[in-house]
Amino acid sequence: MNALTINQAVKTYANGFTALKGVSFDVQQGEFFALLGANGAGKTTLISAIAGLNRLSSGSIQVMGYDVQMQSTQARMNLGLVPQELVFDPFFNVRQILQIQSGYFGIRKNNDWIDEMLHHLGLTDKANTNLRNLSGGMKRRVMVAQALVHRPPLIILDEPTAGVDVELRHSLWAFMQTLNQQGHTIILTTHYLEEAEQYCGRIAMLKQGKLVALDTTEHLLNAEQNVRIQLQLSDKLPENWQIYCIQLIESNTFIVELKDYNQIAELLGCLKNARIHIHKMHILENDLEHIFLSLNTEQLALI
Ligand SMILES: Nc1ncnc2c1ncn2[C@@H]1O[C@H](COP(=O)(O)OP(=O)(O)OP(=O)(O)O)[C@@H](O)[C@H]1O
Repeated sequence: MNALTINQAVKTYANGFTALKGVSFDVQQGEFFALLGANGAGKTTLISAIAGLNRLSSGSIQVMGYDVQMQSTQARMNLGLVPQELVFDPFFNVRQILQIQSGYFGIRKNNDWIDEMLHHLGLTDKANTNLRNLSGGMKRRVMVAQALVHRPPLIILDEPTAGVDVELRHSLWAFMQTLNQQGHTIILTTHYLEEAEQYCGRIAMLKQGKLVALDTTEHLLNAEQNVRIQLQLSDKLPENWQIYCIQLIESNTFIVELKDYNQIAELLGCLKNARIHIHKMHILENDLEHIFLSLNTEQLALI
């Protein structure tokens, strides 16, 4: 059984705008998975549909085998969602909020797990503090704990590290890794591509409501054959090489994109013949940001 199955998800809002145009993918149990996309790509729309907060126009979604529309209670019990925006109740302290949330899921004695979560999220000394007296970053930690009170097998974090300090980012990822090792499936959206690169085994990219890439992080990073080199020269690039220049950093410093590593020898030979001196040169590693940008600028489809 998959942790998540999305089958031809289409969502047209009341104003006629179609935010999801037939998205399908599965996430296996135990995966650490990233859903990426530029602003407006449809990530939040998809996550809301997974959580049963909005209804798809067509298609279906299952969480741990339960259909989010037909078996909404079971699907909800199996899902922990950390939403993007901060929503909090100013009348309770941290422990009370978590106890109330446990009650929604029918769990009466949850203090051991609550203490463990508070510890992992660096909130132990805030347990008795009222929510309204916590900083934004602290409130976000409470929201993470709230989403996890029922130890859901599938955990979805929508932009969990947006606007949070480095310390929380580290403790949050360490906690998510621990949960993942214990068998929880983790799906996240993030604008920090290096986080997806570092933690996620597989990545889906959405663009204007469509899936444009779905692969292991390793494959995505290796799929790109082009080689980017940053050069600082004593003069301008010879004319016949200027088509390879993709970015001008300053007058004689730029990035060229070559077809493969063998082309480097050709370039070096040409520079030598033209008596152009190389001050600095380094090969740029492929990273998700580069792939993400090329997917979002060109009509490059990997699948
Ligand atoms: N209630 C709504 N009615 C009409 N259009 C909407 C509604 N909610 C979202 N949209 C549109 O659907 C598209 C996808 O929005 P969505 O919030 O899912 O994107 P996103 O990928 O989560 O973006 P972000 O990274 O900015 O959160 C956007 O063009 C948005 O304007």
